[in-house]
This record gives sequence, C-alpha cells and structure tokens, in this order.
Amino acid sequence: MTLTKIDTPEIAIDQVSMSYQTDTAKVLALKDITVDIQKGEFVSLLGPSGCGKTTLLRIMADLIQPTSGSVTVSGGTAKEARLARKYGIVFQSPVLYDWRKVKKNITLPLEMMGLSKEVQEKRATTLLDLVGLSKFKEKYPWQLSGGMQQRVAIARALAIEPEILLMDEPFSALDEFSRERLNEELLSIWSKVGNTVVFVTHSIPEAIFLSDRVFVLSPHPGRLSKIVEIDLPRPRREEMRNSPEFYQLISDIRNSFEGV
Ligand SMILES: Nc1ncnc2c1ncn2[C@@H]1O[C@H](COP(=O)(O)OP(=O)(O)OP(=O)(O)O)[C@@H](O)[C@H]1O
Repeated sequence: MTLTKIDTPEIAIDQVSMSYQTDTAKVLALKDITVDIQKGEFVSLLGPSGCGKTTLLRIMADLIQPTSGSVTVSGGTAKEARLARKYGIVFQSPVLYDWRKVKKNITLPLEMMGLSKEVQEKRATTLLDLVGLSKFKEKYPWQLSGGMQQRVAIARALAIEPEILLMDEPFSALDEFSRERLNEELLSIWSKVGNTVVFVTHSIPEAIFLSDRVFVLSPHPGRLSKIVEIDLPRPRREEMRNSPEFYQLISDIRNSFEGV
C-alpha cells in the first residue's frame, strides 16, 4: 500500500458564513466559504466593494467570529494562532505613531513583548534594510511619503516574525506608480521572508501580479465564485504586466465577475 502524505494547510476555512445585525436588518456578508491556503502561498481575496473581503480577513485573524463555520490555522484554532502571534496585519492606512521615529514604530511590538534592547535593535536593522528604509530610521512618519509609511507598517507587521501576513488593501490609497513599485517590493520582501500572505484588493492586475492564486469573491452575499491559479513565473517583473498571458488572466477574471 502506498501512503500519500497530505500536508495540513496553513489556513483551512470551512463553511464560513457571517451575518451582521444592524438596527434595521441582518446583512449576510459571507456565505459558505470553504477554501485551504498552503504554507508559504501568496493568495489574494479579490472582489468589488462590499463582497466581504475584509470580513473574511478579520475572521482569519480572529478579530471577529463567524456566525457559522470555522477557521483552522496549522491544525489549531484561529484564536490560538492569534495568541501565539502567528499573524502580522497591515491595514489600508499605515496607522503609525507620529511621535515615534520610524525605527521606534517598528520596534513597538517588540517592546510590548518585552524583548531585550539588543534583539529590538538587531531586528529593526534587518527590517529597515529589508524594506529599504535604513536611511530614514530617525525620521518621523509625517516626514515620509505615503508609500514609505506603508513600508514602515509592513516592517512593523513583520517585526514579530509572523507565519502569516494579512494585508487589507495596503496600497489602495497610493498613486498607480507607487502602487506598482510597492507590488514589486512586496514580492521581493516576501521572497526573503517566505511566509504565507493573504492580500485583499479590488484591483485585478494587482491580484494577478502578486499572487499564486486569486480567490474571486462575488457580492450579496459574499461567496467564493472562482479560484484562479496564476502560473506566471517568479520573480515577477514589471514587463509581465504587458504580456499576453497577463492580459489573458485579466480577461479570465473579468469573465468570472460577469458570470456571477
Ligand atoms: N460591522 C458591520 N456591521 C454591519 N454590516 C457590516 C459590518 N461590517 C461590514 N458590513 C457589511 O458586510 C458586507 C461586507 O463588508 P466588507 O467590509 O467585509 O466588504 P469588502 O469587500 O471588504 O468591502 P470594501 O472593498 O469596500 O472594503 C457589506 O455589505 C458591509 O456593509
């Protein structure tokens, strides 16, 4: 008899539904989402406004509880994963502390964990180098561009060495040029860190450029309508955005929206 090794997924989402109760009505934000994410994968949650992307990300992070269904992380609960500091989270707005210099923003979670000054210093140096901000470590956040601030937020999320990086539309407030540059930088960071990334976006090109797989969500209620494998080679380069394969993927994903 041949035994096939089946790897435990890093994140297993099983029959997750979520409804919010408002003053006047019940909103069914997610319905029966079932999908696995493997260790080291880069996946995007893609869909129009209101389809439940943020809700699903927050459920994965154990920030809110689903109405039904479950999320398992490396075989344990999402709560255990949160308490074990397995998640780094980056939000749409960088949420930096303006009175702390860049380096001090990055070391904040390490201070809260009570790590020694030496460890904090060493990790900050590595992360500043990783996100290309070594020269700006003594600046305040308000002295940086929006893209640089978001790089500080990424470095801070990575400071606790999370297994899973959850990113909620981190570049959507940036201009198109900065956004494309940061897409490439994020992939370069990810290739060095190698953790699992779940990335929320409205942008079809952004999801394709970054991901191994794109989870297309459709609205009212939010359902997983399609999973698109992105078989573009890595490392991904800017020129790939103009390739026939890239355009074909854009068209495939657009069609999957039209079909819902
Ligand atoms: N706290 C809440 N109370 C009531 N309804 C909510 C709450 N949070 C989200 N919703 C509703 O649930 C649905 C999904 O919202 P969610 O923010 O998850 O979508 P999204 O795809 O992330 O949207 P966007 O891209 O605009 O951020 C929407 O109809 C939204 O109005």
